[in-house]
Amino acid sequence: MTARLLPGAPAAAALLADVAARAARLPAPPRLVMVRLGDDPASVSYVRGKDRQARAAGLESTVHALPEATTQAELLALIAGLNADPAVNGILVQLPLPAHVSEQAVLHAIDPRKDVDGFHPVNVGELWAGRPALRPCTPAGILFLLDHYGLPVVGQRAVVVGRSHIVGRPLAGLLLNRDATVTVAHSRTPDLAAVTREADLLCVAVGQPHLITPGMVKAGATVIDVGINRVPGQDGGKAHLTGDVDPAVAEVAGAITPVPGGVGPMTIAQLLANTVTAAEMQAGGQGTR
Ligand SMILES: Nc1nc(=O)c2c([nH]1)NC[C@@H]1CN(c3ccc(C(=O)N[C@@H](CCC(=O)O)C(=O)O)cc3)C=[N+]21
Repeated sequence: MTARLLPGAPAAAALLADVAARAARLPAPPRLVMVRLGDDPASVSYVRGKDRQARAAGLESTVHALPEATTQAELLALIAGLNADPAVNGILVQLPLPAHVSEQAVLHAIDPRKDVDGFHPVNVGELWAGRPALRPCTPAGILFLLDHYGLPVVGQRAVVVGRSHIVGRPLAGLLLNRDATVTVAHSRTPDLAAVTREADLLCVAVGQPHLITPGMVKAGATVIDVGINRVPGQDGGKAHLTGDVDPAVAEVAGAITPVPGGVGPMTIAQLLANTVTAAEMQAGGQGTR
């Protein structure tokens, strides 16, 4: 048997339709401001994609493309201005930042109510307390995708491989808030295969091409592949993207997300959803669970 494929595009389209409808109910279109430093090609391309999709969903979007040499003080001054500007609903500083800028200092400086990445410690705390707030985009997008395809979460044995602040940790928190039984595995987990084979819902976010092989997956499990690995083409061929999950896992799993075209599109759609949520909160609403 081969697994049901879970493409991100239809789920992202459903989320974006909701984003557009909610945006239209607000007194003014929500405004997202993105900041990036330097010219890392992946960052340039991601920010361009987010900007384009924001406009397509009826949001307003501004990009501050600053030189690599921008100082931390200059960046913090820009953020302070955006925090104080009532016309700005969401702020995203594209990561990674150059080595001379402290990621922690920058993420702590963003007003938690405008923190559409959900990375501010206030929002991290609210997530683990199970209270409504802004949630990190990739984990929240994964939950939306599971719901979109009618895949159960409550009571499932969920294993998250990876403990990053951007994906693994917050995804574990969201799954726990939804009443899954959650295990977080990582690079120091002995006998990883024994742990992953327990999973009804296996989520992998480590950045290692094809780490998860068919023997590590329970028959019929749902597999969420968050890995985006750029692998060079063979014999001068084109580079391509591949996930953390060996494609042969599709012979064992019940359902699996593709890479590219799985979790990635959900991340962007969720960023725009968070921007609308931020605007709603600033107009007196509650945030999301
Ligand atoms: N402050 C901040 N917030 C982020 O959310 C953030 C960030 N910094 N820095 C970098 C990572 C990475 N990220 C992705 C978003 C969409 C795709 C995506 O749409 N990927 C496509 C493929 C895109 C391609 O071809 O490269 C896909 O999976 O189908 C990928 C990666 C957001 N990030």
